[in-house]
Amino acid sequence: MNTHVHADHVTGTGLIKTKVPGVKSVISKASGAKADHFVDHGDKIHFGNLFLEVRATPGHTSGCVTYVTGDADGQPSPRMAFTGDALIIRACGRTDFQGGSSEQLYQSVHSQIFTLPKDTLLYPAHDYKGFTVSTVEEEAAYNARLTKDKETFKTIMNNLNLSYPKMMDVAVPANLVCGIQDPPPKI
Ligand SMILES: N[C@@H](CCC(=O)N[C@@H](CSS)C(=O)NCC(=O)O)C(=O)O
Repeated sequence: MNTHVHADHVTGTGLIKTKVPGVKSVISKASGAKADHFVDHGDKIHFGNLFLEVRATPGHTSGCVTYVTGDADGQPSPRMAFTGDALIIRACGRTDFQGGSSEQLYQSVHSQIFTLPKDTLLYPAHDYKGFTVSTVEEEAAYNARLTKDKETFKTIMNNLNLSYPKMMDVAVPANLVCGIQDPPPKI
């Protein structure tokens, strides 16, 4: 299940599909990418006794989603949220290219992530400082960007001065798009 697609990533889904027959790739419809299965905000992906709820969290890209473990009986407690690049521990995804919007990202995190129960475990896609997991309570208190008011957040995001991602312009074969590679690569 992919949280988003970005030009500097070559998704691992294609490789997993070659190793585990029957695996289906998932991504949001809003991502514009190709996959076996497309999801929208509010959808639930069931597996075994569990499910993940899809929450649209655009802003890093317009198609970003966060996957949240369900709140029904039998679901793990505390809940877990896989935030992709929307929320990074003590930070967040950049908003300066490919459909990024700091205004949208602020709204996404505050309405879809910070409203989850405060003990919800947060697992982002990236970490640059050695962290692996946080909680809603910690990020709502200590996130260096997202605890600010919206205008301050936008100013911070406009002045990150991050370097251009190294892999951004690496050519990706046209037939490799979000886990659909036809024919499959030889491993
Ligand atoms: N130096 C890295 C790129 C780092 C980077 O831009 N990371 C992105 C997520 S991947 S698009 C990001 O949103 N970072 C936010 C931040 O505050 O660092 C490289 O060259 O690959």
